[in-house]
Amino acid sequence: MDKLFVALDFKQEAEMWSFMDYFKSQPIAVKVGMSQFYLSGPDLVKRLADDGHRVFLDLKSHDIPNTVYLAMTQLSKLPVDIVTIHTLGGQEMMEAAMDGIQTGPYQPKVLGITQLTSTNQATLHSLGIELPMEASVRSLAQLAQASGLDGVVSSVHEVTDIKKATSSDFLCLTPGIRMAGSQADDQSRTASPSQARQAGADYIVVGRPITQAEDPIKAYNRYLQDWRN
Ligand SMILES: O=C(O)c1cc(=O)[nH]c(=O)n1[C@@H]1O[C@H](COP(=O)(O)O)[C@@H](O)[C@H]1O
Repeated sequence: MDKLFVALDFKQEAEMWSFMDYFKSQPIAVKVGMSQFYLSGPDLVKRLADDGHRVFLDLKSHDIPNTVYLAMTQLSKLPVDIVTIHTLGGQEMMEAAMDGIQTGPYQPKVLGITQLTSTNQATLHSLGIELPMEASVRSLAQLAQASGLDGVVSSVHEVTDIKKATSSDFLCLTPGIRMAGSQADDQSRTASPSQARQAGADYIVVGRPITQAEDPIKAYNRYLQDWRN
């Protein structure tokens, strides 16, 4: 599977397809998030897959166990490789998600969001979480593994610790990826593709540095090259 997912966060569906035109003859791996899915629904996912792209459907489900179970039974009917849920929903919710995803023909990998890459220590404090960031992410990753998930989403900075606390085959997907000198936007815990690779990340997600670039193909190749170095 491709290691770099391009996050398709656009305001309009037409904008997204204009961007995808750059990759017509070169299928890539893309991440469809809430905004795109709420805008265009399952048909968009099917069309991307029909065009040969690998799809990571990032809806970050977080609700009572039964509702998440039912949501996953629907997602398991879509041609996607990865879906996400929030680990903060707890073990029972995560186990329900795993039961639900196994009901359909596709059975994508399920990854748990730990602490978002936009979150910093002050955010945790404001939520009444007094643990250091690394400890909070580590315990959520261990809970995700105990619940049967395939891996977690975290910043690059926690990957080494997660792999040690879980196992080397427990997947780590890392957003918040920026090359040195790029603007961070709303991300707090950023790192470059090569830092992600060195830390042991299995996949990276890159959005605006590629989708908003003047030359998206050049930007995509630059991020991919840095990951491979
Ligand atoms: O689940 C995600 O993909 C995700 C988790 C997280 O902790 N932080 C995070 O930025 N993301 C997603 O990764 C993408 C990052 O986009 P850029 O900041 O534009 O590279 C967005 O689509 C976010 O929704």
